[in-house]
Order: sequence, then structure tokens, then C-alpha cells
Amino acid sequence: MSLPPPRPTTRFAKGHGTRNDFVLLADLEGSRDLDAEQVRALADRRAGIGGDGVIRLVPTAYVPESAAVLAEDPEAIWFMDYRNADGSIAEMCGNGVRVFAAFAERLGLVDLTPAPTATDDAGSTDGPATSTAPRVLAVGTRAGVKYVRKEAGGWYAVDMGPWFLPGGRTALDEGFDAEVAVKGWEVARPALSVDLGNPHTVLALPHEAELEAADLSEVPVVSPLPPHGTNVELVVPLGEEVSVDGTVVGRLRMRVHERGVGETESCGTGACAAALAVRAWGGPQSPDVWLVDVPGGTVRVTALEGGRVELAGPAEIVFGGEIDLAAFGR
Ligand SMILES: N[C@@H](CCC[C@H](N)C(=O)O)C(=O)O
Repeated sequence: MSLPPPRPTTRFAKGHGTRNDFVLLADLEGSRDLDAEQVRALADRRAGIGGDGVIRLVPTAYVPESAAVLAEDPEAIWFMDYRNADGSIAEMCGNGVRVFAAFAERLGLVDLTPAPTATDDAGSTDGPATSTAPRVLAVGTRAGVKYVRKEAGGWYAVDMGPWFLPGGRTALDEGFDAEVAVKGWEVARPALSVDLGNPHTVLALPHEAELEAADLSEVPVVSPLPPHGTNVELVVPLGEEVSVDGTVVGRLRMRVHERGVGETESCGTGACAAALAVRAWGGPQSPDVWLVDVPGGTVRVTALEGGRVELAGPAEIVFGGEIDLAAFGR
């Protein structure tokens, strides 16, 4: 009796960035495109692997977005195909792109170990290090190419590219352009839309107790609602601190309701949107560097020159193996 041929399996990992968690799939041949039902089955916390989203790592050459991505940067040979847990497609994920980089390292596709610097080599008899070139992974996404490097402390820092205000405005001069009401609030409160490639609406609250009490079990009501929905960030500014190197750093606390997911313990693009909104509300003297405390940890957001923003934080791969995708959602 001959056994049936083994079914093709797919290498997967489970990872998270400040407890925003993802199912990661390696699709090195571009043959594992996912439908919404499969994504929901993989992200299911009881019947699947479980996660806030599903990330397919695929060569850029095999995705419909390849022409635009490779025209922006031919080095962006790997693409992050990001899906929310409800099966919807999202343009970008800030925590996800860091975890994507950690997954690419595990797969042996890239080595992001920071290159030694002359300072690291001080005292060595071999002389100063000759290579200080930063090791950077260019990742294609539906919101353009993002650049991930690893910091000496192990965090991943991502140049998230340009951020902007919807409606073609270029300066944060209006303060508010939307209103948000979460479950149980009798009145909506003023908020600001910020676009990080994906849509965000940021609302400031005066007290941490109010942030804790907010009920995010239902989708907040946003008016006007952007055409493709929005992620909603509730924030409490906590003031400024001086870091060890003398940099003035702003701090804020944030909770988030993610489009296509629900409340999550962190959102990287959301942290960027929140920091940029609070920085704008604070006026021209506001710091460029912000620590954003989320239920799952802390990330760092830096407003860069030229209207770009950097996100830095941890990325962890927790476990992995091989799965038969046919067992999920079909
Ligand atoms: N958690 C992500 C954002 C994921 C996409 C988002 N839910 C959307 O639909 O835009 C992050 O870390 O940025």
C-alpha cells in the first residue's frame, strides 16, 4: 500500500511587538496568497494560531504592488502582505514591520546585527573597525517602502516614511478635524486625523483614570468617518522628561481600537499618530522624541526631518513550525 504524497507545508512563526501579535507566514515562492476566511482561521485564538493580524512574507516580485514598490526602491525585494484578524487588508502595520524583520532574520534572509563601530572596538589590538555601514532591511508595503534597522539594545527602529494630514493639509494648524465618541459617552469629543499610510483618529483625554475607564469593546463612532474606516487612539499626555543624553522626551499613554481587530495592546502606526498629534497640540516647542506607553509596553516615536517619522520598539518571535494552510479556513 502506498501512502498519499505529503501535503505541502508552510513555515510559520508567532511573534509580537509590545503584545500586538501576529501569525507570520513564509511564502518564498509567492504561491500562498491568502483569502479572508483563511486569515480569520489563522488569527482565531481558539481554533487557530491566534493574532491581531496575519503577515505573509513574500518576494515583492510576486505581488500586484511590485511595480510601485520596486520603482520606489529596487532593494525592497521582500514585501509585507498585512491582513487584520477580521480578514481585511491594511496598508501598513508599525509593530508588524518590526516583527517581519525579526522573522526575516530567523529565516536567514537578512542579518540586521548592528555593525561594529570604531567605539565598540576601542582597546582592541586589531585596530578600529573598518565597516560602520548600517544594516537596513527595505520592506515593501502597501504604504510604500519602510526601512528597518536594529539598535544596539535589541530594539528595531523603522523609518516609517512621510506622515500627513488627510485632505491635503500640510500643517497641523487646525488642531481638530473630527469627533469621536466611545461606548457610553453622551457627547463626542474633538479629535485629529493623522495618516501614516493607514488612517488614524487621535483623541486626547485629560486624566489617566478616564483613559482606563473608556469602554473600547465596540467600534468608536467617528465623524466624519474616513472612506476606509479608521483606527482610533485615546491618549493622555504625561509631560516631558530629560533623558540621560540630555534630550527632552515627551511621554504619553495610549489605548487603541484597531480597524479590523478591536482593542489591541499596542499599535505602532497608532503610537506614531498619537505622538505626532500631541506634539502638534503642544506647539513649536514640543519635543521631537516621544515615549508612548501602551498596555503591552513602550515604544519610541521620533519626528524626523522632512516630515518623516521613526518608530522603535521590541520585536519578539515566540514560536514557529510548519503548517498545512489547507487546514485553515477551507
Ligand atoms: N497594529 C498595527 C496596525 C494594523 C493595521 C490597522 N488595524 C489598520 O487597519 O489600519 C500597527 O502596529 O501599526
